[in-house]
Amino acid sequence: MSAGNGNATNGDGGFSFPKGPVMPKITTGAAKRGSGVCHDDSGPTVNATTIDELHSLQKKRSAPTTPINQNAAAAFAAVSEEERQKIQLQSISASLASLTRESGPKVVRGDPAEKKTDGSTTPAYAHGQHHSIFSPATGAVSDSSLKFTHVLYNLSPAELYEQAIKYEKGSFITSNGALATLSGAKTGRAPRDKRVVRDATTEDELWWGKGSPNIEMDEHTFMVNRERAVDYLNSLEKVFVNDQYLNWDPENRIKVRIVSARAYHSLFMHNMCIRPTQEELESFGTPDFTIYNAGQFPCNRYTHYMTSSTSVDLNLARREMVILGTQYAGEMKKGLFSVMHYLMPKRRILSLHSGCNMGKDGDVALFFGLSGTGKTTLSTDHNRYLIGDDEHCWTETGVSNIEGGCYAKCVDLSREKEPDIWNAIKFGTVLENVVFDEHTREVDYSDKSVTENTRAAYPIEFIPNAKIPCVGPHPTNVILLACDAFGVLPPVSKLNLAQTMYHFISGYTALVAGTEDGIKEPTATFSACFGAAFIMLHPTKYAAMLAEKMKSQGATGWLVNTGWSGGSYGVGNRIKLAYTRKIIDAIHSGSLLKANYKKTEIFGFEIPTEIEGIPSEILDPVNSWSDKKAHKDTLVKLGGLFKKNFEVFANHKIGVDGKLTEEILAAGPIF
Ligand SMILES: Nc1ncnc2c1ncn2[C@@H]1O[C@H](COP(=O)(O)OP(=O)(O)O)[C@@H](O)[C@H]1O
Ligand SMILES: C=C(OP(=O)(O)O)C(=O)O
Ligand SMILES: [Ca+2]
Ligand SMILES: [Mn+2]
Repeated sequence: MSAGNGNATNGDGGFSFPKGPVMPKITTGAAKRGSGVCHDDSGPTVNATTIDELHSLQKKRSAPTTPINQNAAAAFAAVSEEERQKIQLQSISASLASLTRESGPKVVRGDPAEKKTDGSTTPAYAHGQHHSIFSPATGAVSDSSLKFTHVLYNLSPAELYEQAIKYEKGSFITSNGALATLSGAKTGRAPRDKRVVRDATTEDELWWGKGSPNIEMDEHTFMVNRERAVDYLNSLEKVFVNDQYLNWDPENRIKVRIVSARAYHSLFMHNMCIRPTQEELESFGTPDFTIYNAGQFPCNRYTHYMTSSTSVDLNLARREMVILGTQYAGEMKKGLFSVMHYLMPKRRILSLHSGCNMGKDGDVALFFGLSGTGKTTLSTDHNRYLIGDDEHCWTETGVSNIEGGCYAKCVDLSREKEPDIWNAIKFGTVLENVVFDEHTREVDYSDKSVTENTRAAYPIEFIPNAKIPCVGPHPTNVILLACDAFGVLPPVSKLNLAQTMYHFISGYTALVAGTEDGIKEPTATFSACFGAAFIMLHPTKYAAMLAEKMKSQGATGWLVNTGWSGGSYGVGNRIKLAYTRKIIDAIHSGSLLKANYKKTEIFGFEIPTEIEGIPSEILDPVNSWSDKKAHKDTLVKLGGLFKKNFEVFANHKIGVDGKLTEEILAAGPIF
């Protein structure tokens, strides 16, 4: 209490600083008790007689939440804590049950390494007494039915840190408090290894064939891979289970369960999905969707449809996903996003690969763009409320974030340019594949030794101006981001609706492949709806919904080039982030809408002649290129690439009479 606090004369236990230069006089507890005998000046002794007792004192168990009394959850109100845990275990056991064997491992709660108070490490179940044991089915005795699988259920970040650091190679605490991890051989998604079960329903509903991300697999092969993943997970001493939510719109919330082998994966999803409250968890029930993430355990290449040892398999009918042979955590996040791209349009809700933020006056902006174009960077804006950085839904009433966290790129991250993201990297954040000082554990964000795709995954509330709940009204501005390494797209263009649709369907960006051996040619990427890897239906389905929503809300479309200016990659430079932010500010404030515009050749963009805080000459790329002929040639070349890419969409009708299709086709480059 006040012992050791030199100015403790107030005697109320409150803390106060010693006044003046006088050194505080140390009063010991013993002296205060006035024993008068000076043989022991220590405090009271510890309330334990053994070291185990001492350790058990250290950990306090939080009281269970009071039973929920709402009508819907009335059945739960009567359920005891013990009963609740049993129901939870039964549900997890059902998730992990083998579909081909009568019996499987018994599922028990808790860490197998947890020391019991009697000093043993063998859990009480060895004597058949443990109340948490749940055996899915009885049958012929096999080694698998004699085994126990421990479930580490919805652990806290602190517990997951300990698990990762103790058991997972390459896990360290960095000086900012984040958990640094390695994702192994894969440091990005593997879209070529993604498979979707083609059955009677999905055959008609989904987009298959050229350009589609949906590479088919049959139901049986899915079950083979599912069993492989489940068997692998059950063969482990322990698995991690996360029960969480997707979508902040309460009417369209989805319950997801993620079963994984690594604490890294569990913490990643803890951060990225919406975290249930203790009460919500108690009545969680059966998940709507389950991921089996076997991580490093490969698929069997003799299995039909497998072309590598990595397989990410989606079965919409079973509402399950299986991950084999990759530990890249982004597969889970983006896999669930694919599921939302299927489920939401069925409810006439548009799913969007976009960032989203809101101004003080309630004006909402969407930021579409492929990886690396600036969705996360630009939606994280100190002057606006962050709704989300990557995945959203647009309903009849407004927008909602699908996720509960952000996944920011860390390459060359700086405190000055991106202060909010910098500060979000702290205790609880997962830092993937970054390099740090061996001793100080200070992260070097410029070091790309492991990969260029270094990442930070943090809960959205780590951003100070996050809008919780992450929902907002209808968007005012729809900003399409392209990182144009050719350097011919203007820094900003105002688009009419048909142009917005043309560029949304095109989904263009041009990143530079590699930087090691000097200059590399930029390569154009076209990815329909700025996220072809995740859409499940034909792009025109999403485009038609976007057109309808933008039209009825009177939203304005913009195309912002966050890429090169003054020449292509190698000659020009990437547009300063500070300039792009000024452009975005002018869009948000409404001032850009009132600017003077001129029309560009070939693409027919409306470009502003002036924006406050930006050198006017960069607004029209032709001015910033010293070689005018090279500029024209590059512009024509890019226009040609757009035209060629769009050919496949020319026969698809959008709108009731297909009139919009004509308009959209006419909104592309003309030369
Ligand atoms: N002018 C610019 N506008 C946006 N981002 C820029 C700009 N210049 C450099 N960058 C960098 O480009 C990257 C954009 O990535 P990010 O925001 O994560 O994209 P996304 O979320 O769309 O995948 C960040 O590392 C950011 O610092
Ligand atoms: C995580 C991803 O998203 P982004 O790069 O758009 O942030 C991804 O595409 O794997
Ligand atoms: Ca993305
Ligand atoms: Mn992002």
